[in-house]
Amino acid sequence: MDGMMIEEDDDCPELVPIDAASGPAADQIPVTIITGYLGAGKTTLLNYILTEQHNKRIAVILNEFGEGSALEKSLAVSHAGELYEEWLELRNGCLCCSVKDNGLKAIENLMEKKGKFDYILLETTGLADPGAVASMFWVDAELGSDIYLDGIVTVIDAKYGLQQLTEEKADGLINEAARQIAVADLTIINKTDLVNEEELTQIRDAVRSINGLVKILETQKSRVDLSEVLDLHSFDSKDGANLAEKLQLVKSTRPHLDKTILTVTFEVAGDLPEDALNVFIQDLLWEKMFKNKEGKPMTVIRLKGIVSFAGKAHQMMLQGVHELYELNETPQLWEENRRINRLVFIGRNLDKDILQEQFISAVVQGAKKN
Ligand SMILES: Nc1nc2c(ncn2[C@@H]2O[C@H](COP(=O)(O)OP(=O)(O)OP(=O)(O)O)[C@@H](O)[C@H]2O)c(=O)[nH]1
Repeated sequence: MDGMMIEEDDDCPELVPIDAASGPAADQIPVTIITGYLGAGKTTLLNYILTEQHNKRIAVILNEFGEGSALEKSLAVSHAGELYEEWLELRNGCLCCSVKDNGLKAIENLMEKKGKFDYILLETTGLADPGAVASMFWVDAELGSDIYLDGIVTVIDAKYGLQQLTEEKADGLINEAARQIAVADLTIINKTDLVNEEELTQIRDAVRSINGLVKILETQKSRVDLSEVLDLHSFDSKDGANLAEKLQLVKSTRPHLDKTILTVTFEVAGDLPEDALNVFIQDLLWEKMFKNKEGKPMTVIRLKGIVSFAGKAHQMMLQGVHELYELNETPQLWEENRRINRLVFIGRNLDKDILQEQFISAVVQGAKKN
């Protein structure tokens, strides 16, 4: 079955199976989530985008948690004790709004201005779990037809990033800075002016050890080439061919600073039975059934893969954030006799050997038994 799988839960909003089309519909607007630890440079990045000339009509939703810039403050209008959202049109064609909550309401409100913008950037608070925000786009039936999630961008402080990543958390609690890197499609290591080459290498290695898939940019004052940040198509299968190539280059990582979050990848040749694959993923994501050598449950934050199903000429793309995942057909065809399934898991307490063994016995061999 193509489309989204989600754990049944009373708290869930109305669910719709996501269409298994290879890419978003032409009139859907991409949304990029901008996240990053407190003070990393998210607002600087968004202000830069809002004031640069780039011929793009971008709607930016600023999160006003934290100190906030002058621009942010000027936008937050208090109205009878409540904050009401006001969209401002800026000189370079951008729209801007400042919000207190997770921004979903602002997006709904923004949709009334459809036609005035082509892209949405949503900043989350420094302590938010961007995966949770991303998941909301996946399951919100109403928004799902208007917008699609293009990617998650995490801004990292070159100077304090390492310290933030190594902050000890009480047992069982996840390091937020590490989680934001784990879930990212792109990381921007910002404030490179404040570190030397050696420190920069350390933070780069730390990022890479958590997320073996993520692209890394390095900036001062969050000055990026917009084309490297927008239109990543991280969650749809439009770039299926790209993903297959990219996954080939990913390597499993070793525990580095945050000992609990890392990347595990492996490949298995041949066709996979779809049902067994679904059961395996659900056991992993929902039931947290697999444990590492210390008996700690493996928790996946991000999941990506290219898999092969019997009788399907096209490659299938597997995507997951936290407990949500989807399997979609890509436009990419398998070459004759060269069907290689590649899976990448980013998460906590992952043990490559155990995960691979479980995968082979449940999905590959399990199928042969039936
Ligand atoms: N030296 C230096 N300072 C920077 C750079 N980029 C941003 N800053 C400064 O760092 C501070 C924090 O930047 P913000 O963009 O507000 O960070 P943020 O991630 O939005 O912060 P919160 O909203 O509090 O989560 C500001 O004073 C910026 O001027 C940089 O590349 N180098």
